[in-house]
Amino acid sequence: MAQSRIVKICGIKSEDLLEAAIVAGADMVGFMHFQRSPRHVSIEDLAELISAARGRVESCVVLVNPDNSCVAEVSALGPDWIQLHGPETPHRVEAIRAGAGVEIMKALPIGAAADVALVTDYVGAADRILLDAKPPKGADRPGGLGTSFDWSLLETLDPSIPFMLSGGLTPDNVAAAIGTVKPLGVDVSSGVETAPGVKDKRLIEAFIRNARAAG
Ligand SMILES: O=C(O)c1ccccc1NCC(=O)[C@H](O)[C@H](O)COP(=O)(O)O
Repeated sequence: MAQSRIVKICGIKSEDLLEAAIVAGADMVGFMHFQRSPRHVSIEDLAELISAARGRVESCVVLVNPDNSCVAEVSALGPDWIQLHGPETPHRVEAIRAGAGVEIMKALPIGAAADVALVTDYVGAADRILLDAKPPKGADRPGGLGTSFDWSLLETLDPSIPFMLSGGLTPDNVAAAIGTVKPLGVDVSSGVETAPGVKDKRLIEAFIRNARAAG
């Protein structure tokens, strides 16, 4: 039987919203640990959230170019995944994966055909690839900006590479994204918020419902 599409709700900050995502049927939730993010959660809160998620939904801690001590501190909390959302090289991703003892998702920014060509370098270094919109020059963070990229760029991607799609997804466009790109899964943050960092239960429900309906 074909695996159903993975739906990840990223940037959850509270147990209340974690519960809402689980009840709505999320497969994966993301917790940001990056000071400049409006979704940043402290190590103490990460510990609570990861423990509340355990066995109910896969948890993923998003880090940006972390040093070894940060990786060790986060992996000790026992998330299912660490997502690397910075300029980590394939070699650095491999090193983090070898030391962390948890699965590694590598986010890669897509803005042009040349970015798509780089994806292959990360296959084998990470357990999963997440393709996100390339942030505009001067952006203060590398993700969670609510901007999408031209999905047709992915037509040149090796079709044997499984990947999750993110960047500007919303309840209104997720079905079209799935139909066009046919990703392994979809990931959303801004599209289920009413303001940066403020998640909305009804938008989470609508996103998951529409993603499931798209097949
Ligand atoms: O969400 C953030 O603030 C963030 C900051 C720095 C690095 C990554 C970040 N988010 C990671 C994600 O996985 C987001 O879900 C992904 O970038 C898509 O975001 P959006 O376009 O807002 O749906």
